[in-house]
Amino acid sequence: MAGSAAVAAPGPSAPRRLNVNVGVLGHIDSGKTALARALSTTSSTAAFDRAPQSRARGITLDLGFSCLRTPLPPHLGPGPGELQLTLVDCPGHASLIRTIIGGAQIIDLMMLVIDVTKGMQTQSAECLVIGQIACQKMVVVLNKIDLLPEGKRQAAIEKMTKKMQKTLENTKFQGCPIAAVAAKPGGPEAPETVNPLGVSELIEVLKSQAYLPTRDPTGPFLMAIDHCFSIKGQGTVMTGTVLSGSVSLGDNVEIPALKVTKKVKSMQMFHTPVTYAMQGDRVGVCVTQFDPKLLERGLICTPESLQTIYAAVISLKKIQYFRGALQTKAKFHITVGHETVMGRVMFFSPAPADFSKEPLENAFDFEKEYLYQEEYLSKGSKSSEENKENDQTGEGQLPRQQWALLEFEKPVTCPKFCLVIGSKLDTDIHANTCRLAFHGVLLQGMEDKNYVETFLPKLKVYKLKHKEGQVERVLDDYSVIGRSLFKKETNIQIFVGLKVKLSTGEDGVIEGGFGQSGKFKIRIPNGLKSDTKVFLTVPSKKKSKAGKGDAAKEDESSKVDSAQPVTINLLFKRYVFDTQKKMIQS
Ligand SMILES: Nc1nc2c(ncn2[C@@H]2O[C@H](COP(=O)(O)OP(=O)(O)OP(=O)(O)O)[C@@H](O)[C@H]2O)c(=O)[nH]1
Ligand SMILES: [Mg+2]
Repeated sequence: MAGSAAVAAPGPSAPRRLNVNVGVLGHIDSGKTALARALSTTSSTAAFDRAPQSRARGITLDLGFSCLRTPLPPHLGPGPGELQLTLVDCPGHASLIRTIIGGAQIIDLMMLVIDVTKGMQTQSAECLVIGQIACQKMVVVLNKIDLLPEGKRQAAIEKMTKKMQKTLENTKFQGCPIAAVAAKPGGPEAPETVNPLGVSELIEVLKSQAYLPTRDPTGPFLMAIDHCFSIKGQGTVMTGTVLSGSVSLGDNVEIPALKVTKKVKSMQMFHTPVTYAMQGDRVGVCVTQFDPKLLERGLICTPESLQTIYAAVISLKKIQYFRGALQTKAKFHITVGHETVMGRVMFFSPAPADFSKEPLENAFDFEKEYLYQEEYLSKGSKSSEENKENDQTGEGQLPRQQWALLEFEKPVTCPKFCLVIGSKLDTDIHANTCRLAFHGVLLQGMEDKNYVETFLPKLKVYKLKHKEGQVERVLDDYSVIGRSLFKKETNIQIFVGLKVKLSTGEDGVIEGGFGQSGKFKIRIPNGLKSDTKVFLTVPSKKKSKAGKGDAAKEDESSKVDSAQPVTINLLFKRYVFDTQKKMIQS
């Protein structure tokens, strides 16, 4: 998360200046760009819908940056000062969700723009999900109130406000402010002179919601660049938000996407030269001999502080609005920090003994063992139902933390512990469904291309295997012959020495094959119980009695025989990444 409220390094008497990044998110055509335009008094270096394709299609294709300045509200500190709200206008089109996720990661306060005549729409819901993952605070803006008939306007706004409050009830934005505006009354054809409605009230709401997030200058420097241009005689300026750490004049910064490193020649905040900037600051960084055309958006950082990874272990949570199951081996679009790639997932949970352990934040314990899951465990997932059966408490308790191994189709460059979002972007965008499937934190990246050999064997994820067979007959007091545990072609030799348990309670050890048809001999070190022996010899008695024509007895004993054969249970663990596929019993 970015913390981008920024106090420009002031001189002793300089007024305090604070920057807060405000995201403008919502469904396509809800009026985000119109709203950003109405809100901003000063346009920043990046304009609205700059791309020619964007203007031609009337939709926003990229993040737009603009800003407005107002006096510093009292809750942000004493004395005269200035609050700069940097508006980050996100696109609304479903296909641009990657850009929206990137935008959301640099904002402090989110505006969710809703077309008041339509209410929540598919991408409004997706934006709400992204906001819950990446943003601290939100303001809902009901736009286009000019389209409501004047006599019924107030009632309609109140109705929609109630509806939105209900929608937000179970989110972290419960009770957030809801404002009603018309950013562009009359729509596209209306003359520019028509004044927007409710915008000055909205500015007051934004001011009241602005806050100073925690700012931490430690750790590597990372900055999200949103604009890059050259100034004659000076060099190339990259503007953006410092996401972590700090930067000083003369520092080397790396542009990882281009694999080049440049020295910081000068810096500016609020049009004022500075020598230092830290997490949360909005700053322009000037370097020399760098063609601005090479970088439009992207990251710059302390040299070699980012990792380029082929796979990762993340801790994750399912997004509750995602309808499908999260299955191991499925492919997702995976946004790692500011990049999106295709990747395959494998889910795993704590081993049963650790199920209710306290979640570990920002760390992964390679000493621990983990249980492989075919599917992320959630209420109603197939494996959680199975889990319920095995669970002594019978409650089908869900673990407090779950993880996934991600294997990317191509390597991604990202900071440590960055945000990860998995989505199914190939879903039909007209299907009214949430495409965002899970979110989490990157705990361990694998930078080695050969991670399958070098790294994965360290990951102790195991499958519990259960095989079941039947006792065919008793050999003597200390051994029985079993069947149906192995296929005929199985090499029983590799199972020799493994422990089994009979359904009658005895422990046994597999001693070896018996005959040619997959049968095998089990030694019972403590001997068979007398009950078991009786039980296992009933069928032969049955035969002799049947021979005497005792029909009633035959019936009874064959019932016993077919209802409860003595079963043999073989349980062992196998580590998913053990190349030798060893079977392990405790
Ligand atoms: N009547 C009316 N029309 C509006 C208002 N605000 C925006 N519009 C119109 O709605 C259409 C969409 O506005 P934009 O601001 O481009 O919407 P957007 O949310 O930025 O769209 P994308 O960025 O493509 O998702 C345009 O034709 C606007 O003129 C409003 O308050 N009233
Ligand atoms: Mg727009």
